[in-house]
Amino acid sequence: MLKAVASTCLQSRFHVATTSFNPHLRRSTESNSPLLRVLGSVYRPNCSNSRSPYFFRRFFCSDSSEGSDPVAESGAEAKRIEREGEDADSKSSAAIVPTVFKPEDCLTVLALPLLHRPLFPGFYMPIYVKDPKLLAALVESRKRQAPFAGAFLVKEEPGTDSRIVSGSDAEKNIYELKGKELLDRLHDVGTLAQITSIQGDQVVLIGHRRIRISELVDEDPLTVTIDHLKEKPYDRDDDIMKATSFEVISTLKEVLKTSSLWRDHVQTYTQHIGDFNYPRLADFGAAISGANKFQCQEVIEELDVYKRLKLSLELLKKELEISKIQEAIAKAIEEKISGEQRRYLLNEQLKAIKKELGLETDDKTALSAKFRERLESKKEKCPPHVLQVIEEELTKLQLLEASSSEFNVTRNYLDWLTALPWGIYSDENFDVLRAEKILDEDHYGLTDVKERILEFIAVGKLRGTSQGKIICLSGPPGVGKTSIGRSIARALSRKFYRFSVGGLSDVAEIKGHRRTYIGAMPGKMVQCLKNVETANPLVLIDEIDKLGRGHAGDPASAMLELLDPEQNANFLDHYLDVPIDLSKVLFVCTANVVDTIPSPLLDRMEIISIAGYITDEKMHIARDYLEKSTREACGIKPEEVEVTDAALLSLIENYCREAGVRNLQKQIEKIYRKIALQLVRRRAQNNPPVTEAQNGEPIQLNAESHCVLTETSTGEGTRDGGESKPDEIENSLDQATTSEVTLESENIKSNDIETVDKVLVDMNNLTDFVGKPVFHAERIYDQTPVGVVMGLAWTAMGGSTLYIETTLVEQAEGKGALHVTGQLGDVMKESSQIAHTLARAILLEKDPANPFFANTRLHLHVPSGATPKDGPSAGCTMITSLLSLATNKPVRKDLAMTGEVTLTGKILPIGGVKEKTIAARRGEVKTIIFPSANRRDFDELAANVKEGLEVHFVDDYNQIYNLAFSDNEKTKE
Ligand SMILES: Nc1ncnc2c1ncn2[C@@H]1O[C@H](COP(=O)(O)OP(=O)(O)OP(=O)(O)O)[C@@H](O)[C@H]1O
Repeated sequence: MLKAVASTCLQSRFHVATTSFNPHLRRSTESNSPLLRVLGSVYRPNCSNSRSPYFFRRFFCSDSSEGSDPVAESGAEAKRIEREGEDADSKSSAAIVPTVFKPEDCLTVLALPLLHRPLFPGFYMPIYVKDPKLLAALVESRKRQAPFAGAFLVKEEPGTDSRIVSGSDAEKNIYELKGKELLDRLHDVGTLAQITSIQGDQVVLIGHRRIRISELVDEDPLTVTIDHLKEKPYDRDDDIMKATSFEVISTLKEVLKTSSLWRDHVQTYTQHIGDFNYPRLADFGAAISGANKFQCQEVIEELDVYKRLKLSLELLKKELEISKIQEAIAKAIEEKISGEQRRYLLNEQLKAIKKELGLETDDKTALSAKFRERLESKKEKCPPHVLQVIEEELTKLQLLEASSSEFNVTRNYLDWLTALPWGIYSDENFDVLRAEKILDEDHYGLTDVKERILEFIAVGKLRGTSQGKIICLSGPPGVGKTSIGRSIARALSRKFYRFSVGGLSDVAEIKGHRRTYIGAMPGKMVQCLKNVETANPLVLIDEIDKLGRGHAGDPASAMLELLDPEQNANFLDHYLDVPIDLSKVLFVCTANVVDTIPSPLLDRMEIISIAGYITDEKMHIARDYLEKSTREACGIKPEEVEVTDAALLSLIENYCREAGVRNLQKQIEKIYRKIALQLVRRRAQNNPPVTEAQNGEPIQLNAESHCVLTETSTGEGTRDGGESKPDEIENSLDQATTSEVTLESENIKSNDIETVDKVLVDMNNLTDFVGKPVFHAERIYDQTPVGVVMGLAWTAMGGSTLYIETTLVEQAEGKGALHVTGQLGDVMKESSQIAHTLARAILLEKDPANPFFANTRLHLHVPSGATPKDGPSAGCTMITSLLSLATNKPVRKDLAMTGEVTLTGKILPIGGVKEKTIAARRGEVKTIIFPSANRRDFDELAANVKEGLEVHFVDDYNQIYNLAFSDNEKTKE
């Protein structure tokens, strides 16, 4: 395994080694690593073509007969090797005249100890000669034109294991040995090596033929006589030999396949596959294998060619295994590296994308480019003063340090500045008919509101442009103020943006913070423009009546600057610090009461009040709008449900009596949710075990179910399995309260039946869906008793009826007084005082002998004591109540009144005529008394609101007195 890893490492460095000679690599060529050893063998110092196939040609192309010596066969080539070596070191050493040399003449040679590996014939090997004497002798022998030496592998030091690399100084030790001692440490069989070059202590050898030491000649340097060895004779056509050699070749190929290092060489080899000789093939195989030095020595010593081939094959097979492991290791490492590389690449891409998007905080150029690009489309329409600011800020951005806080401030500022829709307007649609259609589509009734919107559109059409206006929709909750705002935007094809200012007390919310603050933001209006991307949206400002008092500045004044058409053409947001033109924005405000809207604001608004809906209107809204939208939201089909008129009416009158329809919407949603559950349950129960009907009798379910199962299929045959029983079906429809299921055809197959479940909501089961009606104390008395009169009040929630009750506490001679309760406000308390005084005066006038008020202590109470009440409009009701008690006459049945009264008995106008009228209708009042000044308000009411009401308009209290008590001859006993 260690070998495989080392091999992988070296292979990856191969290209470096072959293109430029690396001194470190040179040093390590005698290492134990096989590839390096082989590398060493092909290395030719100072020769640019170090990977020349020359060596292989010599090796495999020889046509020499068995046992022939490649050097002897090719003396010319040997000369060339020598010449190349000489050329190489000609600069450093004296030129050597090449001569033809016969190795067989070489019988006495210097013995070179090889520490790491034997030298194979035909292979190069650089070695380092540390013994100066030996080196000098080698140089000398070259000069004597006998550049040969014997290369012998050093034997293992006794008691050591060559496989363990311990960093021992074996090399040093071997050069310390001399003569016989050294000879004993050398293997007998070695290689006749030609010295091709000597550079310093580096000697490059090329192996020629096998030799054996016969005698010691000289001790220092070690010189020996040698015998030239020849391979044993072999049969070149022997099948076994052939087969073995082919196996060596194919193994070699396999090994080389996995090793790119040797791929070129194997090509050279295969080109000459027919010309090899067996001994050389065996040597080649062993030489390139990763075998250790002793295994290699075994191959060197083997003179039987077949045995040598077998040995070589063994070593190659081992090498193949190592190659496979090497490949696996390489692959694993490659995968790891490629994974890391992938991550690196992705990171780089991410950086590039961030840069492109300008998200890279430190990339100023990208940021500037982003801002400029954003501005490009708006440049022509953008006001020059804004362009100038943007340019200045862009220049500033370039100068700032990316990590500084000011850089971030500038960047955010530019982000806002460039994101606003400078001069971009959506095309307005002034088509009145289309607008009318849209308004009608979305809302029932609200005729005056719609009319006003259409007027606005018409003016816009004639002028060609619509001036920014402030419309204020006021009315109780749930009357559709917000939703009509949305419809107006749709009708005008303007973008819609809504924000609520209820409870808003910080001016910065409207006008933005100064840029210098940390986390500074522009105001709501700038946020709106960025959001809608047009400069003429419809902005709905909700709950303007609930604008906060303000702890930092006055929000009302800020709103004024925002809304006032005179000022908002140059609205200045603190954050943006450049004037914005808001004159094209259409502002629609909503409020529950107009009284609390700051008067400068109110003054600039066009108030459109939505009073609330009467039962009839609610019926329409519920049927045509709320039911429809809720049904769709619940995924229920129209044919699956039926809510009867009576049920709807009951829902409106007994559950949702308030002015708006939000509660009605909630109740309808509640009903539909329950219906959805019933339908789903029923399907789940009906579907798998289908109720059987085999006997052909019509099944009548008259239990509590409200479900109507309608046959829509007339399949034939009988239902599978079992007989139908009416009570079984009843059980399956346990949620229902009445039902009728009629299976008309005999023998109906269950699979062919498609039943449509229909849930019926009527008066009988309404409580199952919405519970018991909420108790409403609106009509406490059927016939009002003496001292009790019904008044009409107006609240933010709409109009309502209220009773004024007066009772006698005690008779106290000359100590007539009035005590009031019912959480009355100051105005109402004063009203009661006025009423007491005036009632006394009227009684005195009508019945001078009656000292009732002078001698009686009275208590006046307004029920719903928990609800605070105020306002002057109950004045006339209070007088009537007091006079009723004083005269002991109940007022006329089904009468309600409202009106402020002065001390002289004059009746002053009141507000909320529509709301009060609607409330009176809800309270089943037949006769209403209003101040004369309110006649116009009443006349303007829709016919359906006024329908069936007897209304009297009065200027003076006497008129009320006559109306209230005229019909009642009957006095209380
Ligand atoms: N005339 C109408 N026709 C159809 N739907 C209506 C009508 N009036 C109100 N609605 C519906 O009643 C619901 C409540 O309306 P919306 O939220 O607009 O009330 P609001 O007046 O803005 O209430 P608040 O003052 O509480 O904000 C909406 O779903 C709206 O569509």
